[in-house]
Amino acid sequence: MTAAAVGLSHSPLIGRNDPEPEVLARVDRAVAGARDFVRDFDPDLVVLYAPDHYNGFFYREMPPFCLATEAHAVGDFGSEAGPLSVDVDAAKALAQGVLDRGVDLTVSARMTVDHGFAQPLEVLFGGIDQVPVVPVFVNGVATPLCPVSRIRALGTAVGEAAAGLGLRVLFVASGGLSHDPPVPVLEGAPPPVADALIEGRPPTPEQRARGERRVVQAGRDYAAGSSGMIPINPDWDNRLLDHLERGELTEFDSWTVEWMAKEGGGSAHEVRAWIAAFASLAATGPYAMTSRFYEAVPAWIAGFAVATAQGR
Ligand SMILES: O=C(O)CCc1cccc(O)c1O
Ligand SMILES: [Fe+2]
Repeated sequence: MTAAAVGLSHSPLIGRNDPEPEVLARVDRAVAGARDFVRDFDPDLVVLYAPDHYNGFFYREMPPFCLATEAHAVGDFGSEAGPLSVDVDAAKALAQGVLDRGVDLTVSARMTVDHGFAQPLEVLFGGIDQVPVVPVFVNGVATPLCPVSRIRALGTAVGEAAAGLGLRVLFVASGGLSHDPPVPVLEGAPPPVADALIEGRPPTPEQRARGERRVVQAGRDYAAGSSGMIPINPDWDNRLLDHLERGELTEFDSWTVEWMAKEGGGSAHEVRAWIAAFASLAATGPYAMTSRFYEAVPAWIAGFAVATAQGR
């Protein structure tokens, strides 16, 4: 089988709260490189690992990860709304393959997703309905979180199952790396906030606009250094990328939730998507990282990374 992977940070603030033009130019070059890589690889199927930001998954029941056989994007922060072009047959085959390998996968027959899924599809493929995709939600914010070893097991099982499909499969990771955006936390939340996080009633347009303004302001504060948020941690981010580049994926098994949050902020757990995607690629055979870009972009509240990897 032929397989490849792309890791791509996302941020809802791209285009709304941009950094200096030189930073933007460097990021644009890296993203263009990933786009070329994807075009050259020409996948039959994309397996997309991404988190959610309380648009699709809530505490009424919060799985550690979930594979979709149908998915709809909400269109938050100006991202594309509507159905994703899910490859239903591939999704079902992967779900069964993962369960057969002893990983207790949750399956959604109608997943709601946000910019975490929509943005990489728009950036890499020009839209959310342009390529056959299997969306896999990986919880990256809502504690309690499972051990990272289980995310690696998920990625491995998906990769092994994908190898049986006889397709050119691209594993894409959306998110991370270190960042500490103002995502609400259930523990200690005032009752209306807790209720919203549990119930998941769709916000009114006014509520959504207010939440989005809050995140944009947080990006301005983060860039100005005037916030209580945990700073972006380039050393930690590059350590993660080093392990991914060297194929040292078992290293992540010792990364604890508490340590990751301390080093990389409350949303650093989004790197779980990266660990899953690279574990999937590794499960198909040896790989080489073919490009690697990193830049801390406080205006986007993102330790922003772009990496490509190719099975050998
Ligand atoms: O709360 C939200 O909907 C978005 C939060 C958010 C902000 C900046 C970078 C991110 O990666 C992120 O997830
Ligand atoms: Fe995110």
